Amino acid sequence: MGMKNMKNYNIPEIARNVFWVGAKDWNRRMFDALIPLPQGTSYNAYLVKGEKKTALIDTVNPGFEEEFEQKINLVSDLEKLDYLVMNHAEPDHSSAIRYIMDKAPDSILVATERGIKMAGLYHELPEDRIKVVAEGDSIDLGGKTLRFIEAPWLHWPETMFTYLPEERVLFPCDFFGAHTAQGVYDDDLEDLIPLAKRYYGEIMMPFNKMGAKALEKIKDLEIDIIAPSHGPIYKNPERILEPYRKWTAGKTENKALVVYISMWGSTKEMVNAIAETLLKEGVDVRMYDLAASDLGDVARELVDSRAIILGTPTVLAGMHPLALYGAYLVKALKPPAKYGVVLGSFGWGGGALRQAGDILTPSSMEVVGTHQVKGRAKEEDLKKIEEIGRQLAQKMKA
Ligand SMILES: Cc1cc2nc3c(=O)[nH]c(=O)nc-3n(C[C@H](O)[C@H](O)[C@H](O)COP(=O)(O)O)c2cc1C
Repeated sequence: MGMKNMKNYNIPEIARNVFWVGAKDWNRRMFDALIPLPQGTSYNAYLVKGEKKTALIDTVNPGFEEEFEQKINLVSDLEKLDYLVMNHAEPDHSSAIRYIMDKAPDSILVATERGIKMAGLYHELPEDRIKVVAEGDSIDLGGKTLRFIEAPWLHWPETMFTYLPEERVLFPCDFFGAHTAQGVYDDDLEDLIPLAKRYYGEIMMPFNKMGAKALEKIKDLEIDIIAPSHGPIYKNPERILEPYRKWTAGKTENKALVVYISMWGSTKEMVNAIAETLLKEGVDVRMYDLAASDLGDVARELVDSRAIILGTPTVLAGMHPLALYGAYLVKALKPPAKYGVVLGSFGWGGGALRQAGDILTPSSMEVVGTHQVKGRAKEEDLKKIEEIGRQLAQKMKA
């Protein structure tokens, strides 16, 4: 096999003859050049050994190919691999396709038509070694069957799930994922669901409806294990299915998310005034200064906040650039929030509120109130903001 320096690796057998052969990226701190990763991430790939054939489900991020190869060889023989199933074409799961298929000369790439097209944009695929599968197709490995479930737009157009009925394992790729390198199984992490929620907000929330469809499709499957492509493996599937049902349905809590920027404290005073009012009215408030916050936390709160309050001063006749960034992200992530409020301070001509309005409309959010002040808020301004806060709290309760 020409194996050099065979290392010692933990390769958990997650079900009978099903092995996790992925990689842990303990210290990665950024994903997609956008999303902070407080706990790193993992690229999960799985080897399924049937009595006759062996299949690999997904691959790993660039830089982990050798480790991946060694892990496969510790439990099997890569050279004799029969199938490489690609659930998703994003490079963190598909970039090692060529590497693997070069080492496994008889292996066949298994993906949907859309998957092949998408992967072809990024990788040179061996054209004569491709098997296109569609909804309901399956591959028999001998005592183990891989059944394919098309689950598009989670979060790229080509995504699919693979199901192994004999062991009742679902391989949903990014769906049900969480960015963390910590833990192997869901029981290992007490903070797993908040991490999964953060991931959901960042990656899946814009596709809520497709997520709900996918849940509907798998609702009658018998599932003992959910083995996603990032983060721990669920031995307790209900632990993630239950929140996913709520998140995909866009079910919100009596919770207001306040995101703001303030250079000299005037806007901060305004958002504090509404936050205190909302708290008094029994609304749960989550407050983030965009200059000092992790966007993943904001994304997590967006998943089930009923209201969003944006605070921004005017800078050069528009919003503060960080508030602009925040507002753009809020719009792009399509959170289920029903109500919005915009507050801000300006020094002379203003412009931030107008720009916030342009960015946030059209959106499904009802703007309950806006208020801007020249300089610092006066007593009457604070009264007005409290009034907006009370109105908002009333609407949120209804
Ligand atoms: C770099 C910079 C650019 C600004 N540009 C504008 C502007 O174009 N129009 C305006 O009305 N005020 C402008 N201002 C004034 C601020 O909007 C004003 O000081 C406001 O009260 C700041 O609110 P804050 O205390 O929440 O940061 C600018 C201030 C700074 C520091």
